[in-house]
Amino acid sequence: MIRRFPFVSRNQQPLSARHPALLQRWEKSKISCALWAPSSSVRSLAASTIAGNGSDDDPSLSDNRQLERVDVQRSDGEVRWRYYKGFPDRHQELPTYVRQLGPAVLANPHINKGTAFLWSERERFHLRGLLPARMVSMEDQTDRVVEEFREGAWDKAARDPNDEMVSAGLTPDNIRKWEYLTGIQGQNETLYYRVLLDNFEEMASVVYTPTVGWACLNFSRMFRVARGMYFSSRDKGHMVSIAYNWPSHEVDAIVVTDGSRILGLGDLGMNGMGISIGKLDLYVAAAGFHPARVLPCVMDVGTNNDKLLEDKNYLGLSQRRLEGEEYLQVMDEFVAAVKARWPKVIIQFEDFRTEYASKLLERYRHHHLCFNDDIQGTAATALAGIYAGLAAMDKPYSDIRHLRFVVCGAGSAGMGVVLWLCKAMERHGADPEEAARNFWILDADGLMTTARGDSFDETTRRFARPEGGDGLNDGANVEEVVTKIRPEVLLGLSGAGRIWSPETITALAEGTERPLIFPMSNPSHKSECSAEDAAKYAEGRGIFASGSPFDDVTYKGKVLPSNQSNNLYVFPGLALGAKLCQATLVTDGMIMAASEALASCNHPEDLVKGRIYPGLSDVRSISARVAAAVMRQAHSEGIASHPKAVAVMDREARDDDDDEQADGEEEDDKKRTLLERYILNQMYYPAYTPLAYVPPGVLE
Ligand SMILES: NC(=O)C1=CN([C@@H]2O[C@H](COP(=O)(O)OP(=O)(O)OC[C@H]3O[C@@H](n4cnc5c(N)ncnc54)[C@H](O)[C@@H]3O)[C@@H](O)[C@H]2O)C=CC1
Ligand SMILES: CC(=O)C(=O)O
Ligand SMILES: [Mg+2]
Repeated sequence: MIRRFPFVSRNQQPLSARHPALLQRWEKSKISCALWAPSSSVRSLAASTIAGNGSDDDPSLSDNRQLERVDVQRSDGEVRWRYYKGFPDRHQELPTYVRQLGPAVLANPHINKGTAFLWSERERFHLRGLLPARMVSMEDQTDRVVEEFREGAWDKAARDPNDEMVSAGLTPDNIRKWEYLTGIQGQNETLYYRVLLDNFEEMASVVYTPTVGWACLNFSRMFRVARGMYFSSRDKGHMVSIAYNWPSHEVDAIVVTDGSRILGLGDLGMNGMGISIGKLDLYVAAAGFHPARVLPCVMDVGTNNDKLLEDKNYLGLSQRRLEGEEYLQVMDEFVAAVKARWPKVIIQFEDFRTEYASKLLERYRHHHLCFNDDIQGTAATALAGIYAGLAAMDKPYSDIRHLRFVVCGAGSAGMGVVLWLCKAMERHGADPEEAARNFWILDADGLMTTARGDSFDETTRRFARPEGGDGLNDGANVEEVVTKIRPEVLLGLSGAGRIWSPETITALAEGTERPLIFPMSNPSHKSECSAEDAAKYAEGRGIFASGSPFDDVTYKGKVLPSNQSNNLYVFPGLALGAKLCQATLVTDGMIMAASEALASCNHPEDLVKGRIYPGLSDVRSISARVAAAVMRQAHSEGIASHPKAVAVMDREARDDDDDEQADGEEEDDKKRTLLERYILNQMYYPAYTPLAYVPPGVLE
């Protein structure tokens, strides 16, 4: 039973003192009122009144507010009472004139309290889900502001030898740029997205990896304007109604993370919200989703990161992660809630730790429109890079079945890529056993062999190498494996940083003319090797593709391209294609189509130079190509249902798209298929629209 004492306010008088009758009524009715214990005199009066009325019961709280116990002294004994930590000294009653609800309250500077909104206020003003779960006091808020005022985040990072990203090379200037762009995004989304679209190649590394990694690490500290929705395990049983707190009736895409494995940075809990925001920025800029129709989400089920649990600025739930059935139930409720409100929404699962990533994907992919970016998006991207690498060597895609791969990392991303490459080999005629024999997979304990017995899960078992085979035992390190096997491809999805020594890269290059070197871990300092090292130790012969961007390298006077093998090439187009044709599911066929479409985006003259992923300056064309392939595949599988999109695809299939190309069209446009032009036309373009009638001619 919650006991909240009806003290009031403005003249610092307890209501009970002036209106004993009211107090009695309250006692009888058990009406809940806001507790206020603003000053010691009032607190002691409260205490005596409570005690006097025989109410010195320990007011146990059935809700989950973070309270701090306060001992209130009375002359004849001690009475315990509780009040909110940091509750303001001068109580301001909830302004009854407030008629706004939800985001309007957060956007109203007169009444906004941000993370200091009490649970009851969040409930009453429809704010649940719009703020991180942790309630902080105004004192904590002011401390954070003053800290930030005295020492800006990027300034501090620059000086902090313990800031892992800055010490690994992320420049404070990038952080400044991130803060600046985020500020614009909070004020004017049209401007923000125009700037991002027009300068995508330059700015992707700021709003996305690597800088977004830093933004996630510091998300709570930098928290200013709430974006997206914050579901937490505390919301169990209420998620559908909380979904209705979001102002938009139309949401096309959701990116959700539980923050358990953000890039290669580990468990960042609620701070993982930064990655959902960053990914959806790319949905808008790269694929033309409307910014008002995308929804970044975090599912806060706690964190196992001790540093965060001890951090007073951390805004997520200060508890260890939910596990097992309890966790799955919360995720089920989240999916059901967002699907109930937005039945056609596509859900992208992002940065879930391996333990749950595939489990969740299997749980939902057969019934809901969803995909896992780290498993499926990464796999499609890596395969496209391998195909393009073969093309760069003037070899057919079918040669993939003759390539040998050493892969560091057996998590959801690593195994997702391996399974996908196997699938591609099977498409080109290899049988599953033969395909699996092309892989040597290492995890944190080194080469995985049959010596590990039953410790493998279903997926990895078939890839365990025979113990002692090729002269390699279980646990062999990457250098030994590469030296013995001499593979054509070295892939890294370990998140372990620079684990490929010069000797490893040299051994790789000794075995093959053009080694494919793919250190795909993020952010930059988690990459298994740098572009410079790859160039130097492979003597400029390798084709390099990393997860986060590296500058091109000049080696002996020759410019070697540094490709970026990142799922950003796939997820925007994949989601766009699925949305535009209103597919019911995301199938393997659609993902394979995305891979092949991406590989086809390269120009032959770039391939020759070793540029195996297309430049990002015209990222929308890439997304349109990927989306078109995804739509055609969905249509061929009979799961595309949008009438207009289906009509365009049917028309395209009848091969009568010539008449669509008007004279004087851009040269680029002529090269596009009818469906690609249709897709580009559907994209949101960030430009100001008149908000009031302007008579013709007046504007000038
Ligand atoms: N480029 C891209 O588009 C993408 C990159 N990634 C990156 O892949 C990395 C891994 O992601 P997950 O699989 O989800 O993580 P995870 O933590 O589940 O898996 C990491 C795997 O690497 C292994 N590992 C750790 N240290 C190792 C070492 N020294 N040598 C060999 N293996 C080692 C672990 O045993 C585990 O199997 C992250 O850094 C992430 O940023 C993930 C998705 C997309
Ligand atoms: C790129 C990405 O999704 C990751 O590193 O997790
Ligand atoms: Mg990811």
